[in-house]
This record gives sequence, structure tokens and C-alpha cells, in this order.
Amino acid sequence: MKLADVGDVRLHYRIDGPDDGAPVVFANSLGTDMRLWDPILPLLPPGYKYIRFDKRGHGLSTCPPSPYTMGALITDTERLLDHLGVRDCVFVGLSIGGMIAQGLAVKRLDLVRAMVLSNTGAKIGTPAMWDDRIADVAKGGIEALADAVMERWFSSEFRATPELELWRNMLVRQEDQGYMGCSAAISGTDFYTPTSGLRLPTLGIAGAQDGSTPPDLVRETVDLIPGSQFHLIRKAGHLPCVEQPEDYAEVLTKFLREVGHG
Ligand SMILES: O=C(O)CC1=CCC(=O)O1
Repeated sequence: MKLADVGDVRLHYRIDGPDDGAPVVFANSLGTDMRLWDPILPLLPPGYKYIRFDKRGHGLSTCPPSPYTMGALITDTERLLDHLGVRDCVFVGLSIGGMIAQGLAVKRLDLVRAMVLSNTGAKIGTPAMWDDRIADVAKGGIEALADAVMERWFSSEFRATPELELWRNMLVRQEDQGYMGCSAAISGTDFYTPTSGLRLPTLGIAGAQDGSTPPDLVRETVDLIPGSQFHLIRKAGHLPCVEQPEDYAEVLTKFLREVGHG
């Protein structure tokens, strides 16, 4: 079990791979913890240093009371990477993790040499939508919205499998305060202008059936960065690393090689 004290939070993280491997950092989505990446890790090439962490209010990391800001989530990540001595990583961010990727690249390009913006946007939803979601969790806990979240996370085919229950359990076992805190951070974020100024190799990944960050949003976001690439995963919703891990691992592996990482 690895823990890092970064400012007002203690973050739980995990490293797989050799200490001297080229670093690949993963940041996951709202309502998930680092196990989100379990399906793809065994499919990725050996020799890299794969770093995962639970953002504040999620997984085994500490959970300050809601609300959080995107700035705080970015600073947590920056401090974790500084703590680990990471520089020049490929940063893979899914959904809110992709917002953290954009903000981190704007703030500390020395940390990020390339990024994967998976199922994310420069802006996700509207403040009114997030206010409603926060109010629903405050009233009924995450359980109150879990079924609706499953419809956005997964395709109808996947929702018919027994595996659905495991991911639903992951969602409802996150902290309500962590979920509300990160929802508030997303609500207050619009990265269209700062992301437009970024110049680094970028790959967008989208799921054709994503009910939260549809393919057009992902494409529009990566198109802000000249030279970016885009990959659509057809039979997947918001979490293609879970639904189509082979496809996800293949496109990520190709990107790692193309950007000359490792
Ligand atoms: O809509 C959802 O629940 C999925 C999601 C939106 C932002 C994020 O990180 O996850």
C-alpha cells in the first residue's frame, strides 16, 4: 500500500513496472478508483512504469468535505508526481481525469510530454446539470443515481452481463462527499481557451455509446490541439478501458511507441 501526503490530502497510489521505466500516469473518472485500469494493465507492454492513483475523495485516498476545485485536483496530481520524481510522463486521463490532464499540461509541461484525452472534454455538461446531480447525491447518496450512471458508463450489451454489478459496486462505494466535491470541480471548469494553447502530442479516445462525453465532444476537444489524433471505440460507452480493453490497450500502446516513449 503506497500513500503520499500532498497538501491537505493523503493520496493512495500504485506503481507497476520497473522503477527506471518510462512513466505512464493514469487518472480515472468520477465515481471510480484506480481499479478502473485493471482490465488494460496486463495488456500493456512491459518495461514502462505505470502509475495509478485515487484522486481526493475516491478509493483509499482521504476525503475532504465537498466542494473541490479543479485547481485543487490538478495541484494534488502535480504534487504526487513531484513526490515520485516523475517528469515527461505520458498522462492518460479519462473523463474528469482528462480534465486534470489538460490542466496539468497547461500548468506543468515539464511533467507531461504527451497526453491521452479519453472520454472527456474541455468542458463537460453544464453547471445546472452538475448542481442537480450534487443535490441528488446530497439527498439520496450515490445510490440514488447509480442506475442512470450505469446507462452512461456502459453499452446496453455490457449492461446485460454479470460484470455490471462489480462496477456498480465500485460507484456506490465511493464517498458521497468525494463524488459531490469532484462534481463541483467539473461544474466550474471550462478549458477551451487554455487547452487551445497546448502544443504536445495528444490522442483522443471516445466510446461510440458514451452518454456523458459523446465522441463529438472528445473530437472537438482534441481538435483544439494541432496534430492531435482521434480514435473511436465502437462497442463501448464512457469506460472503453473496461468494455473493450484489447482495443484500448492496442491504441494506447501504438501511441506510446509513436511518441517515442520508452
Ligand atoms: O456522467 C458520468 O457519471 C460520467 C462522468 C462525467 C465526468 C466524469 O468524470 O465521469
